Amino acid sequence: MTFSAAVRRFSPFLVGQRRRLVSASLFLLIAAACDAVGVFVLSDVVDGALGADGWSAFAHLAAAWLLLTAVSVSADYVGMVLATVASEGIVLRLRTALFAHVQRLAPVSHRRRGLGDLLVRHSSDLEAVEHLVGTGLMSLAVAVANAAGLLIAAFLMSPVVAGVALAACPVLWGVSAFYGRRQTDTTHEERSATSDIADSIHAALAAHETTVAYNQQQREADRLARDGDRWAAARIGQARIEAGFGSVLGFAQVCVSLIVTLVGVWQVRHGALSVGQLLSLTGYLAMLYPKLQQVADVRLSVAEAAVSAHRIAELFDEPIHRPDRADAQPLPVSADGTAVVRLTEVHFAHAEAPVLRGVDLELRPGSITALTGPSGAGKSTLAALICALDDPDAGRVTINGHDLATATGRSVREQVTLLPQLPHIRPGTVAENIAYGRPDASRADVIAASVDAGAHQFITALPDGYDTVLAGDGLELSGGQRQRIAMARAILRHTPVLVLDEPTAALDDAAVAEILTPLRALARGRTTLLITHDARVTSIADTTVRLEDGRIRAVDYCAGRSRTPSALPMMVPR
Ligand SMILES: Nc1ncnc2c1ncn2[C@@H]1O[C@H](COP(=O)(O)OP(=O)(O)OP(=O)(O)O)[C@@H](O)[C@H]1O
Repeated sequence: MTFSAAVRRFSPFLVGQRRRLVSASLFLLIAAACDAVGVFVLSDVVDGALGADGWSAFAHLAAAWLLLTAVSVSADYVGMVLATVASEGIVLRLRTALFAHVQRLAPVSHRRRGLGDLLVRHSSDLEAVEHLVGTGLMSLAVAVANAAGLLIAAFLMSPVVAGVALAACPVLWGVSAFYGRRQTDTTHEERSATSDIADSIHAALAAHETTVAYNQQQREADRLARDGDRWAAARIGQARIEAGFGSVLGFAQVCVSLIVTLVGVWQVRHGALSVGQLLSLTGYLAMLYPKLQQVADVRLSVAEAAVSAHRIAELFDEPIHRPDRADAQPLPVSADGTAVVRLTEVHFAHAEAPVLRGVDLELRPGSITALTGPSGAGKSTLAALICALDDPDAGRVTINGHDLATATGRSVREQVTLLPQLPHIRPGTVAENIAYGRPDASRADVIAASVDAGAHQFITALPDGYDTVLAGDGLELSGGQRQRIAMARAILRHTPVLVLDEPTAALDDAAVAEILTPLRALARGRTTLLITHDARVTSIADTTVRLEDGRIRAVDYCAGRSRTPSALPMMVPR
């Protein structure tokens, strides 16, 4: 991505900070102007002190110089603070927008990129982009204006000496272009290695138990070391380029200073310049070169930041998953709070591989329908359609007759609760975890849901009860306990439709026995789809249907269930 393309793409994120950036630039320019005038005064200070009425002239000029310096450092302070506030504001805005977009991508696309890579893009890449379009650009403008001011002042003093100093500028620009191109390549490699390191650490630690159980710690360490080697090589490459560039600039500066001194001394000898002016000129040059170097350095940092800008733009360009249609409406809520879910001739393919090939199924309020079928039959895919996480390729999924494809995804999920296969525990207290789906729930609501989920007893036995802080994934709890916390979270949402995906998959007989009652409580009065392979849990279902070859193949109305006929689901098996 080129510099101008990056600026065009990301400049909207400067909104709200532009005024601050302009003010910061003005303050920094005031500081720079004071420095420039200060050097001018220096020439008079020296010439004054060497002149006839020596010390009184010196005192006045020295006071003026001190005043200028005080203004300069104050303006510099305000400018720097303003620039930092603006910079952090831009980073925050960019990160918020990027994260909001990433949250709307398909989960499979998160996994494909790797969570480590996403972390790096949300942190260092994002800061580099801010530098490119925000403070970096501002510093460039200030450095250019500053260098121009110094050059003008030097010209006023001695056009010949300033001309000599200026002659070096095109050379500097050419050298920085050469190093900038090389920097782009090494930065690509460095960014990609940084992402791989984060991914390796995440993958190894997320599956720590498996790593240890399979004795693969060394392999994980070797993988990280390989990524680390790549990163180190890329960083060394970058350091070589930066150091090489710095050395060339440093050498050039000494050469130009020597020539300038030669020309300056020659001018002093011929009376075209005073000693004070020569001192000031060398002072200007001492200030000018760091500024020119800063301008030239921007070529390098732009090259680096452009790589990051490309990586961020790549994420923003990824299409969001199941966007709401332009004419999407909120899904109406029925007066009695119940929901009839119906799938009619539903077809769905993942990456053009057909999974559902004409599913007909009706789920009625107050009934539990167990959905079984071989692994890979499409049970979770069907659940995703009911949660409006996907739309069918053909056919309709409706709730109380309203097509979910025409409803906003958010409003559908206000009426449907999914209890996923693996109960997800977030870092935070037990109460916060339970209230995750309804953050405004009172403590009494949380406790009531926990009682229904059969979780209250073990929670109150924890060191701090509901305020016990759980680490990410809740590994300090048993599988059954995690599952019951997830159930309490689902109960608390009070939605008319409930989709339970393999709620007993990882549980032993004792744990299954413990959660059957809470499961019944959870399903009470709701329209429930229970995806399971587990014969221990189908006993609580009113009906069991089997999904095979993309269709509902068999229906079994479970005997002995005390349901009214109207509560029983209707299927059209093929
Ligand atoms: N995001 C995806 N992209 C491509 N193919 C997918 C995706 N998700 C699922 N599939 C494929 O779709 C098919 C159905 O998957 P699904 O997870 O719905 O099956 P399932 O019946 O729930 O399986 P299990 O009982 O093992 O959980 C499988 O062949 C799976 O490989």
